[in-house]
Amino acid sequence: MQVVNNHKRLDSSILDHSTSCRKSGGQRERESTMSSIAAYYNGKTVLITGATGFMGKVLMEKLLRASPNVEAVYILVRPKAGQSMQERVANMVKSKVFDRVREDCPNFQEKIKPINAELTQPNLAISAKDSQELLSRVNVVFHCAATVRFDEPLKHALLLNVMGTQQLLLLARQMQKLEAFIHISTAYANCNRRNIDEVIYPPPVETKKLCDLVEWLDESIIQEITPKLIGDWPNTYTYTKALAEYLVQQEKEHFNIAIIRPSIVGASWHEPFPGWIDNFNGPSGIIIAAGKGILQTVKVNNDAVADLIPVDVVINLILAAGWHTAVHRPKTMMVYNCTTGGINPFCWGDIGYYVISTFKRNPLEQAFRIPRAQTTSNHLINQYWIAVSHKAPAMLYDFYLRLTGRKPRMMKIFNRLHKSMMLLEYFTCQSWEWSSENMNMLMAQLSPEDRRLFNFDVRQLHWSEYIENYCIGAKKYLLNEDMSGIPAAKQHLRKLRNIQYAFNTTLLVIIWRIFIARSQMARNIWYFVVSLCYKFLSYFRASSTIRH
Ligand SMILES: CCCCCCCC/C=C\CCCCCCCC(=O)SCCNC(=O)CCNC(=O)[C@H](O)C(C)(C)COP(=O)(O)OP(=O)(O)OC[C@H]1O[C@@H](n2cnc3c(N)ncnc32)[C@H](O)[C@@H]1OP(=O)(O)O
Ligand SMILES: NC(=O)C1=CN([C@@H]2O[C@H](COP(=O)(O)OP(=O)(O)OC[C@H]3O[C@@H](n4cnc5c(N)ncnc54)[C@H](OP(=O)(O)O)[C@@H]3O)[C@@H](O)[C@H]2O)C=CC1
Repeated sequence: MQVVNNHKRLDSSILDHSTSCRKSGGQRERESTMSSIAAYYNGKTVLITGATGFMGKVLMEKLLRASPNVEAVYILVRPKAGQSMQERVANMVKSKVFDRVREDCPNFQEKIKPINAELTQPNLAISAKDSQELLSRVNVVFHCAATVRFDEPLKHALLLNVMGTQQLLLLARQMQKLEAFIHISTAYANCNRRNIDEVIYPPPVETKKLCDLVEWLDESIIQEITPKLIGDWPNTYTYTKALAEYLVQQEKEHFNIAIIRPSIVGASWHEPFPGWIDNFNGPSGIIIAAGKGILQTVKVNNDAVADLIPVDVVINLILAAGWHTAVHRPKTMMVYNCTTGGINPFCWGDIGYYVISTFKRNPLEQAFRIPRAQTTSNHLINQYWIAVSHKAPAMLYDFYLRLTGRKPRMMKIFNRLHKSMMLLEYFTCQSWEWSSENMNMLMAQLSPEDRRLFNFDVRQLHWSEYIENYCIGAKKYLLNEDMSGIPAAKQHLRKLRNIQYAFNTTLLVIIWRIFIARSQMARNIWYFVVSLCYKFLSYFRASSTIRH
């Protein structure tokens, strides 16, 4: 991987690159000249935070594929899990998500300039030299980095989502060639309201005061007062994203800003591959747990809108908004609610149905039970099903593991699953209404070619097809299962079905035997049924003897 400061190599890599893209010459040139958005990014220097994350990778891939002559893509990366920044980026560019751009432009990675950074540190822990380079070159900033965990301690969520954003804004203020700053927020930043417009709402507290407070307060005290502080926000994630939006807005006089608010970002619709996904966040972990037959009941309001949005739709809107902000310089700061519910609604109950039907046709390998999902918003009914179809089988299976000398693990998996489901149910048991005028307005301003290359028109989305690709994508890209293993997986499901029939029959017989032993009424019913059967048999035997 190239190092950031190597200007000479950077310049020569641009030259090499433009001649090395395969979808080369004619076709790509034509596409980028006809597309104003693609043409805009050619020759620009872009900075992306959170580029190693789910959305960051898709953003980087699309940018490098649509605008192969982009001058450079700086990415802020921290060392992690024993890997240096360089090692992480080298591994990342080899991953499947970059297959298409790799095919089109084999040297695409030369455009990527990683910068060592830690967003929770003063000045983002960027060296003076790197900082200077960014200040003098960057034209567009895409700020994706955040902690998206719902159980993040408030102090850390504030440090990263709020103070990290503040530090980045400070840096952006000094960028000499900055044309647009695009901040990625979430549609749920204001989930304490039912109707959410494309405006910034006043923050619940003065951000600076809160940050000062948590700086000196003891961690355990912060933990204790967190529910009081976050008030009617469901978690520290949405709360800190709301605070960050307000901070970003404060900078609107200094440079051109837009805020994108995606709802629940799911697998891709088309790009880079239908169904591409690389993490267990949002519905993905739940969908896999259902496919594996682990999750059999889930608390959702069947009729509530499931505001899922494919990741490539979000990325196309982000790139279009970057272009629009830089070129058209709207007078007011634009906020784009990037949602589907108001345009092409789809409900949680339908998702459950399509997920199960897809996994019955394309089963996951080594399922625990046959995929089935009981969806209810009733707490008691859900608790009943949790006891019957989660905890009881888990205990039985753990007992079987113990008997065969293995370590029990099923109950542990279920406890984790229940914890996740509890944190997610706030979002699956209610509906919100987001206005999406700005998204529609932006779409109307695009040329036909831009609308095709950077499609974010969710009216064209067929949910059943999308959910099917999502499930298959989760199987292929998340679990690395081969489609050729489907016949064996189906065979496994048949085996599970037979085990289940045998188990249910045995259970019924045992329960009935206990009943007969203990209740006179059960005995009477049993004798009545047996004598009725005997009479029927005798009658049929007699009538068949007469006929012959
Ligand atoms: C029939 C089906 C019907 C469908 C029903 C659908 C249900 C709907 C579900 C959801 C919708 C609502 C969503 C609203 C979203 C709002 C929008 C946004 O703006 S935010 C962005 C979203 N952010 C999150 O989604 C963070 C949520 N996640 C968390 O906060 C944490 O993950 C949490 C607290 C839920 C669990 O934390 P832990 O500590 O127990 O587990 P951990 O750290 O996540 O995972 C540990 C390891 O296990 C893997 N893992 C997780 N789930 C797995 C699974 N199912 N199978 C295999 N591995 C899994 C992970 O990849 C991780 O691996 P490694 O350490 O990174 O190597
Ligand atoms: N996914 C979703 O459903 C939705 C996401 N969003 C928003 O989109 C954005 C991207 O989300 P998504 O891609 O899903 O999130 P991911 O968790 O996949 O990625 C987060 C990124 O932020 C980086 N990051 C985290 N902490 C730091 C740090 N201290 N210093 C530097 N970088 C850091 C991560 O780097 P590293 O690899 O080193 O951890 C990673 O690249 C976020 O702002 C999120 O709020 C909004 C709505 C829905």
